[in-house]
Amino acid sequence: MSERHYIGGTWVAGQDHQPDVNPSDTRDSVGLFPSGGAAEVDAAVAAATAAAPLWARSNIQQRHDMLRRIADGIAAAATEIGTILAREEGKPLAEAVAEVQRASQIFGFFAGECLRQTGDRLASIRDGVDIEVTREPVGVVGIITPWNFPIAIPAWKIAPALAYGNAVLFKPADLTPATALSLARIIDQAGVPPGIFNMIFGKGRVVGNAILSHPGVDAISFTGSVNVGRTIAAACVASSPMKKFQLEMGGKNPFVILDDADLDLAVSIAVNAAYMSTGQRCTAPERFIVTNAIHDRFVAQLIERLRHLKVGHALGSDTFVGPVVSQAQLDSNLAYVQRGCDEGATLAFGGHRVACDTPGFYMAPTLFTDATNDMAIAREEIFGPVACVIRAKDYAYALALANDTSFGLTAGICTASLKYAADFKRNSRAGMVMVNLPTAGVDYHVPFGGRGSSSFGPREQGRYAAEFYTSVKTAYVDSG
Ligand SMILES: NC(=O)C1=CN([C@@H]2O[C@H](COP(=O)(O)OP(=O)(O)OC[C@H]3O[C@@H](n4cnc5c(N)ncnc54)[C@H](OP(=O)(O)O)[C@@H]3O)[C@@H](O)[C@H]2O)C=CC1
Ligand SMILES: O=C(O)CCC(=O)C(=O)O
Repeated sequence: MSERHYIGGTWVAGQDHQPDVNPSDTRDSVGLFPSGGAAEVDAAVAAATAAAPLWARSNIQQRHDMLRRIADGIAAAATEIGTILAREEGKPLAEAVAEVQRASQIFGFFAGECLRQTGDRLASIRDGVDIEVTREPVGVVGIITPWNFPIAIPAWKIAPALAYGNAVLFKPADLTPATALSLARIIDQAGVPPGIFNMIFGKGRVVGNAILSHPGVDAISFTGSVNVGRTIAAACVASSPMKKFQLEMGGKNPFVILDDADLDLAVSIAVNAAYMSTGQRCTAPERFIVTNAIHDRFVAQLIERLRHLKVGHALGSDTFVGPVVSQAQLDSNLAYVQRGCDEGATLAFGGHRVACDTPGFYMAPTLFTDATNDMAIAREEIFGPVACVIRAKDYAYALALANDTSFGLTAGICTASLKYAADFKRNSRAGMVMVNLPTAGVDYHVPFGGRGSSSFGPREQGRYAAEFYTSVKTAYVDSG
């Protein structure tokens, strides 16, 4: 059966259906999904525009209850949706179910936000004048998301958008429509008024472009690649009226390991952060920056761990590294492996496709050593199970290497030294800093975002999300 778009509270048939291929087993299709275009975007914007004013003024208790129902609906279906997510994205089942539970917690948090109202009443510098500073919804928000967290990222954009009173036009990643559909069904069943939430399947360059060029869309929240992020920024600035925008993009995150680090902890963090989710996380550390005295022991122990990581089907009970999401991403990963070799780094482990019981996009966890920070494998985001080790003579040099990147999402350090940990926290040029913890895997109630080419615009998640999903109004009133 072919699936449908969700527009104005109705499931709308589409055209040009494409199979949703399981990367663990390319013979399996998770469903047939339509490819939308400008006509669907026009219809969704019209529905959203008509519904938005009422939703903006809706009762905050009812809004809270609606988000709470969505949170509960997601939690109740966690295993079912997690299985769909694992099938279409390739994330091992336990991780996939945990991501669904995280999406539920995010909706729960933003249900609470509906009730935590803020605002200021201030004196004026003029006699007889009162000032009020309040927040209003932005209006119709376009939400464009990637495939690597197909429910958590949509959740941390859709939940605050709804909580702060906006209408949503959601374009999920083309590679992961089935998880998005599961979420949309729950939002529909929770009783969100028609037009307040709309979802259109299809290609970014078609549906995404139609959203970007529509004058009825007031703001865009995007997560994905830097290149598409730049396109979105340019389109938002060029449109009339200009659109507010928020971009979450890549990372080339450093994980610094100092001589005094607990070696077992450092290796566990490296394995967890760089190779879970097949390394397909913007927060994954693709650079291990290791000081001299611990370098060889770290590399040896890490390789020993990599030898035992099970690569396999996302639904396999012992799988640690699932498949890469697509043939294109696998080709890109393998091209980076070749580039690393050509640049003179040592391929210390992996670097090749792996054959499993089912035909899928499997790749061995991969480690380069003898890398330098000017190599492409140390500068460009690979977005796969590929990391490199860079040697550093001391802490100061390690910090300089960590900061020598065009990105700045997250940065980690493993050390027993309070002095170095404190210095790293202070001087790391990243939006998020982790001490003796993985660079990946963040909380949902605190701000998420980075610097440089990693992020643009207000932070996501936690109460900071209000900055993007609301517009501040300053009202001056003659109080007589
Ligand atoms: N920081 C992060 O969290 C993430 C970073 N990435 C980075 O991006 C790379 C590629 O991943 P990918 O998912 O293809 O990322 P993209 O940036 O290509 O896609 C992200 C989203 O944007 C859409 N899109 C693509 N082109 C346009 C356009 N011209 N206008 C509007 N929307 C568009 C995509 O649609 P469609 O799916 O149809 O292409 C998708 O929904 C990765 O290798 C990684 O480097 C990826 C995912 C997450
Ligand atoms: O590491 C996390 O918890 C979030 C990662 C993320 O948002 C991403 O990879 O897109």
